[in-house]
Amino acid sequence: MTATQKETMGFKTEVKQLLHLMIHSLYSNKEIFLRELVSNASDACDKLRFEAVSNSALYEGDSELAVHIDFDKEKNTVTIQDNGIGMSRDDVVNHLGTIAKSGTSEFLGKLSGDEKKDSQLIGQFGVGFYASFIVAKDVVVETRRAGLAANEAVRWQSQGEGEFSLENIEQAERGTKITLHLKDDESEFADSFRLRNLIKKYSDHIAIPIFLPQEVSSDDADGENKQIPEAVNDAQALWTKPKSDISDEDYKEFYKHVSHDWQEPLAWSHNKVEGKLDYTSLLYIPSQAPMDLWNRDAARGLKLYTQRVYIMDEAEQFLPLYLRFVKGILDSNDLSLNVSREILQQDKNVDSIRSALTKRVLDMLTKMAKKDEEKYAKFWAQFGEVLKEGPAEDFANKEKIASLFRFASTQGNSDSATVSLTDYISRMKENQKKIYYVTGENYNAVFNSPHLEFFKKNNIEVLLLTQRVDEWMISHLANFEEKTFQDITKGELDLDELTGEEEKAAAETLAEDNKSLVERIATALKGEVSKVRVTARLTESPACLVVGQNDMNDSLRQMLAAAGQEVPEAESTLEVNPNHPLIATMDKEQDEERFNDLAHVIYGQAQLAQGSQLQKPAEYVAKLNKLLHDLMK
Ligand SMILES: Nc1ncnc2c1ncn2[C@@H]1O[C@H](COP(=O)(O)OP(=O)(O)OP(=O)(O)O)[C@@H](O)[C@H]1O
Repeated sequence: MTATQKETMGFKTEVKQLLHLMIHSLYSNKEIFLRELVSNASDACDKLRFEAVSNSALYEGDSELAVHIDFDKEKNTVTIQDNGIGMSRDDVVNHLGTIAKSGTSEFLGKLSGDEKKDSQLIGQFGVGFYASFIVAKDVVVETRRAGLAANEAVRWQSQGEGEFSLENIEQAERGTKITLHLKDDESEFADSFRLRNLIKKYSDHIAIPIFLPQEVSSDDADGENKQIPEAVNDAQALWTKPKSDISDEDYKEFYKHVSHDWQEPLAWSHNKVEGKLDYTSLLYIPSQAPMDLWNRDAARGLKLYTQRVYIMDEAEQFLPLYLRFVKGILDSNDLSLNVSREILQQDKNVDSIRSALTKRVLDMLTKMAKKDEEKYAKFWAQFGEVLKEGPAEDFANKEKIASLFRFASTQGNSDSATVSLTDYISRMKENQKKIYYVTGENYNAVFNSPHLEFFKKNNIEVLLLTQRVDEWMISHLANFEEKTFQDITKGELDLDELTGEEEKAAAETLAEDNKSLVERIATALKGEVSKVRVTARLTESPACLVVGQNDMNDSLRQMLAAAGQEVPEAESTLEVNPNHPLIATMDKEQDEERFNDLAHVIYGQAQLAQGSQLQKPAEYVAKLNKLLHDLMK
C-alpha cells in the first residue's frame, strides 16, 4: 500500500470503551470540547516555539502563533486550527488512536456504570481530544508536522465508533486543523456568540491569540457583509499578569489547562520572585488524588518555561516526591532556553528553586489548615498519606511537615483524622513528656486495643495510627516540638510520668504481692513468651502482650510477614492483670495441668485481642474446649 492510499484502522480497545462512556456521561458538560481542543492547540504552539529555539527554520516564515476558530452554520461545522507543531503520520496513529496514559485499565475497572459517578472519574482522567465526539458525529483532523514536506500531511477521520481512516494529503500550512461535523442537535455551537462566550469562559488564559470571525455589518468598508477574524482573548501568559488582574475563575481554568484535570483545584499560590533568583511560579493543590498517585513512575512535576517559552512538561526536579501531587508552572529567567533534564539535575539554581517551592507549598497548606479546616480535611483525605513520606525525604522541613499531619485519637469518637500534633501537645498531662500512639490495621482494632485501658482510664490521649506508612513515618520523625513518640505496646509504662506517687506505689505493691503467680505463669509459658509481669496497662482485660522498647511492634511485624519478609525475633512480654477475676482466681488452681491450660488460653486471648494471628490455633481451641467441658461437668 502506498502512503497516499486511504487506510482504515481500529481504535485500541480502551479508546472504544472510553469514547462510549465519555459521550454518555459527559453529555451534560458537552461544551468543554472546545476548551480541550484549544488547550491542545496551545500546547502544540508551545512545542513548536520550543523546538524553534534550536531550529528556527521550523517557523517556515510564520512565527505568529495563533489558534483560529471558525464555523459554518449551513454545513453545521466548527473548525479549530493552529499553526503549532502539527503531527506526522506516526504521531497521529499514536496519539489519536490510543490512550497512552498510565492507569487506563485500572481506571476502566473502577467505573461503576453510574453516570454521575463515572463522569467525575472521567473528569479526573482527562479525555482531551476525544471530547470532540460528545458534540460531533464526524471529526476530521488535517495536520502537517513542522519541517515535513507539504505532501507529508495527513488526514484522520472518524465517527468515533471504533474505527478511523488515515490518508496522506497535501497541506501547505503546518499545524493542525480539526473540523467537527456537529451532530444535528448540536448546531448551537456553529454560532459566533456561543463560541465567543465559550472561549471567554474557558480559554481566556491561553497565551496565544484565539481568533474568531466577527460579523462586519454590510454598510462597512466596501459595502459587503464580511467576517473578519478578531482575537477574543487577551493572549498574555496568565502568570505574567499582576495578581490583581486575575480572577479566581481565570486561575481555575488555567489549572485545568496545565493539569488536564477537570475538577477545580483546592488552592493555589502565585508568586513572582526577583533578586538572586528570578522566576514566577503558580502552584496548585488538586482537589482529588490522581489514580496513579501511588505509581512511582507516574508522570509528575511542573510545566517548565524559561522566559515564557515552554520547555517541558513534568519537570520533576522542582519539587520533592512527597509533594508529587502539586501541579502548576514554573517560569524561570535564569535557566537557559536549551536546558535539558540532564542539565536540570546538575544546576544549583534548581536546588534553590526547589527549596523555595517546597516551602511555598508547605506554607500554602499551613495556611489552608489554619483558615479553612473543612478544606484542609479534604486535602488530608486525598493526600495525607503521601505527605507522610515527607519526614523521611525532607529532614530539614520535618517539623513543618509534621505540623500538617492529622490523626484519629482516643479523644475523638470517630475514625476521622482531625487531631494535629500541636493539638495533642496542648492537651498533654502536666508531667507527660511523650506523645503516645498505637498502630494497627484499622480504627476499630486499635480503638479497642486492651493496651489503651490505662490511658482511657487516666484520660491520657493516644493517637490511633492506621495507615501503613505511619510506623515508618514515626521512625523518621522521632520527635515533634522536642517530644518523643512512644508506642504504647512497647516496653514498660513510665508511671513516673503518667501517674502520681500513690498509684505508682500501689502498682509496686500489686507486683510484689503477685510475684509467685507471675512465676507460675512464666513457667507454664516457657519458650512461648520471653517474660511475664504484672501489668500497669490493663484495667479490664486479663492480659496483654508487649514487645521490647526497641523491637518492632506487632502490626509492623504482621505487615512485613505478610509481605514475605523475614521478621526478626522480638522480646515478647505477657502482662497480666491480677485485678481481673480470672487472674485473681487462677493462683488458687492446684491442678498444674489445668493451670497450664489456663495460662495458654490467657496467652492466646492476649494475641487475639491485639488482632494477631494465634500461633497455635488448634492447641488453643483444644485447651479452651477442655476447660469448657470441665466447667459443664
Ligand atoms: N492540535 C494539536 N497539534 C498537535 N498535536 C496534537 C494536537 N491535538 C492533540 N495532539 C496530540 O495528541 C495527543 C493526545 O491528545 P489528547 O488531548 O487526547 O491528550 P493530552 O492533551 O495528552 O492530555 P489530555 O487528555 O489530558 O488533554 C497530545 O498529547 C498531542 O501529542
